[in-house]
Amino acid sequence: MKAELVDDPGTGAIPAGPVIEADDLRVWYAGPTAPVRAVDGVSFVIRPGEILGLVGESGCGKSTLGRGLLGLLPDGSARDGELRFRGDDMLSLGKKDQYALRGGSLGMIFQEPLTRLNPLMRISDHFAETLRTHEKGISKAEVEERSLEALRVMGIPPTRFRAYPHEFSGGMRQRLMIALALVLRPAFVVADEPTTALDVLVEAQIIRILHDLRQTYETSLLLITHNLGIVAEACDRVAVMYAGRIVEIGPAREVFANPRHSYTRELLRSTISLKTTGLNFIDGAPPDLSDPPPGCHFHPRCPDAMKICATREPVDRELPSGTRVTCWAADVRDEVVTLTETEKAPLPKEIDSADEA
Ligand SMILES: Nc1ncnc2c1ncn2[C@@H]1O[C@H](COP(=O)(O)OP(=O)(O)OP(=O)(O)O)[C@@H](O)[C@H]1O
Repeated sequence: MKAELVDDPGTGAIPAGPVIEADDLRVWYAGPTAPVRAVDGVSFVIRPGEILGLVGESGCGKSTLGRGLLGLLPDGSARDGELRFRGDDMLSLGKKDQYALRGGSLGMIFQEPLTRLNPLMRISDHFAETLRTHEKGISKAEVEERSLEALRVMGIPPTRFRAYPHEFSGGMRQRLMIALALVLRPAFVVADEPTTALDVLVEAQIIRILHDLRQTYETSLLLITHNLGIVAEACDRVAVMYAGRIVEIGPAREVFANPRHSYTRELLRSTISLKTTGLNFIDGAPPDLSDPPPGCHFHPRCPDAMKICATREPVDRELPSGTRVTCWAADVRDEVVTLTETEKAPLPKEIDSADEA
């Protein structure tokens, strides 16, 4: 079913509903023995102008999900399930149509700007090439006007328009990359660890810029990061990913103040902050995604694991706050399930004995 349409004199009719809708979306890579199920059935929406943070340990599938949403996956990978952009089915689009959407309506901000900028091209030429590729017939005057506007929003003075990439600091280069992604006024952008290579002050500046973007461009953003502080500061909602699945998703403040999934709680505990007195970490490591554990994928590492967690997948549950959680222990805590004594018996810790062996 198509989303409701509203008039937009500039770009034609655009849907008023979510920008991105993923329903049981799966992405897998061909592995040596079995497929690597990097995204294993995730469902969520991103609304216009919204910033959704995506967090989780390394190897949980965050980058794969971000790239999968844009159709930027390597050969040997595949997508399944449902994915709609402004109401249109993305998974049925051919490669050519996907390419046409990318850059124009969909954008990506990468971690390493220097590898994406051509050292022999002036910044003005990068903008001209980007705009002319996606907006055929755009005039020279408009190229300049749009480029300078994007630079202004990123806090880069117009006097630097004709400079070369190496003449900029790391933070400025990252802002240039963002400007290049936004000059096309995309409806949706994936930013994959956009500040990892930067120092903390520059990082704070970039996050502020990303946070303010929606006022200027109404762009929706999926912000992938290891830094939970960034999410707390810049994101409206947060999705917590573990072993290819979204285990908790909800308003960022609510999830941080009152984490429901045991994994979210442990992830927050293992974060270093000014208030941290001891260093916590989660025992073990995320599973091999070509052979994840049955039931809840987190059960071998979960301090709250019960017998049922090892055999039956927990079911998604939506709370009145809008948070969605998939966790047997949370269901028991909230008294929304009644388990038998056997089902709720604590699970013996296999991981500890394996570690000690
Ligand atoms: N091109 C690929 N071919 C095969 N497997 C891959 C490929 N890219 C990623 N993977 C596997 O998919 C899983 C998820 O990787 P992904 O990079 O999406 O995780 P991530 O959460 O973004 O990690 P990080 O935070 O370290 O970037 C991992 O097991 C990884 O080894």
